[in-house]
Amino acid sequence: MTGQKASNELRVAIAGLGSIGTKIASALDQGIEGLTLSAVAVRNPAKHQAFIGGLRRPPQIVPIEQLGEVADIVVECAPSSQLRAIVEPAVKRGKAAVVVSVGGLLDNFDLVDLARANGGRIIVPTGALIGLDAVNAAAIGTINSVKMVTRKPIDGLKGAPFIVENNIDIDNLREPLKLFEGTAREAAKGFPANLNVAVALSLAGVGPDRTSVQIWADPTVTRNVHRIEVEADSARFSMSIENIPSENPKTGLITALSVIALLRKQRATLCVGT
Ligand SMILES: NC(=O)C1=CN([C@@H]2O[C@H](COP(=O)(O)OP(=O)(O)OC[C@H]3O[C@@H](n4cnc5c(N)ncnc54)[C@H](O)[C@@H]3O)[C@@H](O)[C@H]2O)C=CC1
Ligand SMILES: O=C([O-])CC(=O)C(=O)O
Repeated sequence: MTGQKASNELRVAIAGLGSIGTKIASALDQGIEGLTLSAVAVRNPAKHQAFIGGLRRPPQIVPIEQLGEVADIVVECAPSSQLRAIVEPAVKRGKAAVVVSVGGLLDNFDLVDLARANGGRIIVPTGALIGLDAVNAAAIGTINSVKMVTRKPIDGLKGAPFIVENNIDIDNLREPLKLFEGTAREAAKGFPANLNVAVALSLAGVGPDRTSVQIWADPTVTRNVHRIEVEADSARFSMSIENIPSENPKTGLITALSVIALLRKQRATLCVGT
């Protein structure tokens, strides 16, 4: 019955039950006003059997490309390589896709046109960042500059293509090392699993080619630290967030909570924040 629409509840499906996906699934299972968890897509169903079976109302397991058939909102929380396979069929059916692997969106931006043509939506949560409400608001006026500085512990950066391709040894660092300085678009290519936040910031503000990003490997921090600075004709603001890493050291704990907050807003009577 989980795939069928009961009353006017919005059905939510989740692609990827990793650090972010499991938390969202648990929150939906515990109850979010007006929403039900209808389906999940996983790479290895046996691995997730205990978790899914332990939910009060276990969702059906379907292939990723079928999530849009059994849900109104598809939440993408898989590696960015799977983004297109998840989002394309959903938005083609006029459904909403919540995208956390937002870095992957830049190489698949035609999905936005596809969504527009079919009445679908692509929704990017604030995720591990802060202040996208203010950036959105400032972008209604004129933003002159957006800068972001990220500092991550070594474990949060290991394996990033930029580090591997440039043969940078970060394992033996004793002090902070600036790894990268460039645009959000370049950051997303070099650090696809570490810098989704830079792309989210760019899409909220002045775009991926005008958003400046610095990335530091910092053995002195234990949290993923992001600081943004915005200069606009309406306001100047700077904000920073220090994220506690989840069981996936690249991913801050607050990311899943940001998606849960976004889902709560879909049917909430009282909505606060833009
Ligand atoms: N927007 C933001 O602020 C943030 C975004 N992220 C991004 O969110 C995404 C998910 O992050 P985590 O949950 O930490 O990753 P994770 O590695 O813990 O989980 C990903 C899950 O996707 C599953 N998966 C892989 N291929 C699949 C397939 N074909 N079908 C179904 N499932 C599949 C994996 O088995 C794994 O369980 C990543 O792309 C990450 O870079 C992470 C942190 C912040
Ligand atoms: O969790 C964080 O601090 C940010 C992150 O991994 C990302 O943007 O992908």
